[in-house]
Parts: sequence; structure tokens; C-alpha cells
Amino acid sequence: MENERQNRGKDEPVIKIRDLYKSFGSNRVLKDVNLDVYKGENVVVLGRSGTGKSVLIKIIAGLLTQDSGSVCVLGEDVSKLDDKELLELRLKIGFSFQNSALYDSMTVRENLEFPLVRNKKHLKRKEIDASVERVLTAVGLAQTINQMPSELSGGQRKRIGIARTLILNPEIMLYDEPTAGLDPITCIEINNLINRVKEDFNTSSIIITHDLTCAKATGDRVAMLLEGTFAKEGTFDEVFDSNDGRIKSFYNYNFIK
Ligand SMILES: Nc1ncnc2c1ncn2[C@@H]1O[C@H](COP(=O)(O)OP(=O)(O)OP(=O)(O)O)[C@@H](O)[C@H]1O
Repeated sequence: MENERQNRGKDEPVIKIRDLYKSFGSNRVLKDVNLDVYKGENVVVLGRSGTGKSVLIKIIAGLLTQDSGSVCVLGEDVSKLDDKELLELRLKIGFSFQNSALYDSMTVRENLEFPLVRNKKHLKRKEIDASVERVLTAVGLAQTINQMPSELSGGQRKRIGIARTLILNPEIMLYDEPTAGLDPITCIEINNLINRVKEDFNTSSIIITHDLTCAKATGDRVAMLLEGTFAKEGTFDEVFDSNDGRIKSFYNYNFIK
């Protein structure tokens, strides 16, 4: 897998979105969305609640289908894949959900083993144990291995959720509101973890958020989604050095730290 990663054209985006539209009935959510994410980049998608950020990453992961336009992920046109091909692609995408999505009746170890046991049936016990240890150490929670999710804090659950997606060694990480509902110190820990994941696991990521501190800390590039389309894209400072009243007001309402 490592060779495959290194051999893919350096300048070819790992995610390429062109002219994307998506409506639900009369609700036109995404309108002419275009975005490139390159290897090793963290791209933050910023936008107000209900602007279509989650819809966008669900389309990228093949969980929703667009009305028109194209989404290419790791060279594959997602909407053209059959079920088997889609499953294979999804194994290369780590999806960190807003609610962490841990199984409450399983220990941390069992939660982490689950994707491996289900998707990599040939692995030996020793290899599974090594993978669990590796991702738990990566998120700084080796001591929680035998705990139940209910015994963890919100920030710890979030980190275990990230560890569970890392266990399949994804090439792409999609983070849906990674800091939502967390206190400021825990937010900083999650931001640092997102940056460490990029370095240690060689991932490319989309981070969707309305948390400007998170955007500034994690985004190599920031794309501002306004009224269903990207209004501005660049570094954090470039995006907010803007005369667009909508961008200014987003900044003023959200930059509270
Ligand atoms: N499966 C669906 N069926 C119908 N409408 C949907 C569906 N999923 C999303 N929507 C609508 O699409 C719009 C965008 O939703 P989305 O969840 O992408 O917003 P968001 O930007 O991620 O907001 P938040 O920050 O609150 O999570 C909303 O109006 C929502 O009601």
C-alpha cells in the first residue's frame, strides 16, 4: 500500500470535485462546488450550520449520490463504482463522525479490533494486537484499552473514534465537526491530534467545521462554503482578509477564543 501511495502522481489531487450539485426536493444544498485536495494536505471546509458540509463529505465517501457533477477519490469516479468497488474505496477512507459512533457494549479494544476482524480476516492475533496498540498509542490512550466507552470523556471517545478509523491505515481522513461539544483545552488536543495523524499516517484530510480555532490550527488550506458554493479558498488569513460581508460576519460570530 505504501508503494501505491508513493507512486500516485504527485500533482494529481487525491480528491477532485467538479461542478457538483445536490438538492433534496426544493432544497438546493450544493451548487457548483469545486475542490481539489492534494496528497498530505489538511483542507478545512468552513460554513454555517446547514450549508451542506456533511452532505459534501457523504458524497465523497459514496454515502450519498450527487445530482450532477463529479467526485474523484484516489483516481476513482465515486458515482460510477459498483458496490464492491465502493466498499474497497471506503476502506481507504477514515470517516470520523460527529458522535464518534463507538459501540457502547464493546470495550475500547473490541471497538478497535472490529474493523480489522471484519475487513482483514487473514490477520493473526499478534498482528491485530500490534495494530490496536499502535493506534491507541498514536492517540495517546494506551491506558484505556480495557475500558468501556461510557467510562471515557467526550474528548477521549473522540480520540478512540479517530483511532478506530486509523486502524485500517486510510489514505484519506474525513473529519465531521471534530471539536463539536468539546471544551477549549480538549479542542486543542484534538487539533494537535489531527495534525499528528497527517504526519504519522501520511493522510490527506477534509475537516468540516464552523470552529475557527480548529480551522486555523489544522487547515493547510481553508475553503469557505457559503450558500452552497465555495466563496473563497486559501490560507486561513487569506480567506478572512476579505471584504465579503458574509465572510466578515461569519468570522465575527464564530471567532470567540
Ligand atoms: N438525507 C437528507 N434528506 C433530506 N435533506 C437532507 C438530508 N441530508 C441533509 N439534508 C439537508 O441538507 C442541508 C445541509 O445539511 P448538512 O447536514 O450537510 O449541513 P451542515 O453544513 O453539515 O450543518 P451542521 O454544521 O449543522 O452539521 C440541510 O438543509 C439538511 O436538512
